[in-house]
Amino acid sequence: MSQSAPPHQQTQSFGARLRRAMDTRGPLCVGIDPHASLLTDWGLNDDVAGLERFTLTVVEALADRVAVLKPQSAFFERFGSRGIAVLERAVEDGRAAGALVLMDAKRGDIGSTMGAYAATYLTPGSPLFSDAVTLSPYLGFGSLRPALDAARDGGSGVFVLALTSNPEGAEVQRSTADDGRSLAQVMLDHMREENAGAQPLGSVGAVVGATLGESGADLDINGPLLAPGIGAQGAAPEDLPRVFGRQTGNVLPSVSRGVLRHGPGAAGLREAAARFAEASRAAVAGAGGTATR
Ligand SMILES: O=c1ccn([C@@H]2O[C@H](COP(=O)(O)O)[C@@H](O)[C@H]2O)c(=O)[nH]1
Repeated sequence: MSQSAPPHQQTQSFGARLRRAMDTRGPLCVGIDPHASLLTDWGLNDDVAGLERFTLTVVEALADRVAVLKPQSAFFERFGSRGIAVLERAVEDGRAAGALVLMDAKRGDIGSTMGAYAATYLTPGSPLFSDAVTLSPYLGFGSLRPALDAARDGGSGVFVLALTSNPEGAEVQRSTADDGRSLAQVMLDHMREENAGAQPLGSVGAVVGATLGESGADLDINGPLLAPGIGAQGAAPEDLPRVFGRQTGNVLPSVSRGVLRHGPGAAGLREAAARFAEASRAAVAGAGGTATR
């Protein structure tokens, strides 16, 4: 007798769902970052109504075509509970229209508090339940255990900061551990262990900035590599092979302002996203296609 999955449970791992989404829709994550300046540029007020209009416009324009939407939680939190309500709607509508939703919240805390974050973002049935969430491992990778377990149990994923796109990140992430590895490499090695044996792709991803130039790190973690920094921060899809080398096929390039500045019309947003997706696909193909182990 076949058993059906319990309500809300994903039947496939996040890594498998992401692989399929990138292959069918193109390797692109579009960030939903409602900066006050963007609201103004779109002719909207910097208030909850403006936030809602901006967010729903992006979701309606893109959720049926891009692989991943990444709401940046900070821009919603600044409006308090009514901003969080808009965020909940973005997650629900985005997922319903077929996009995977990655919550960019960069949570990190002691393990017992991580349990609460896991309940918020990674436990099916929670109002902010997302396909994946960003996490900071710099309280120690082991402190992420409740989130790693919840992601595995719920069929969702996590993206763990390794080498971030901002220049300030290096003073922490490039510093060396007792055994000579960089802290970023220590974290990447933990991620590889978490993803061991996963097919076609693990569900524990790393955040590695597209702005870095040659990363100098071993990025072979058998998991997705979220690459922010394209567009407003100066990187381009053409830079990906130099940063990611043989792992370019597992890269999920991420663009926020580079797409959002083409609103408020749906056509402008769609054309910008399509251009980034096509350029990213070409960069992956030029680097040898999807990475396999
Ligand atoms: O290393 C990192 C990690 C996360 N981000 C986030 O991505 C977007 C980038 O927005 P752009 O407008 O495309 O610059 C933003 O939400 C950051 O918080 C990152 O930039 N770098």
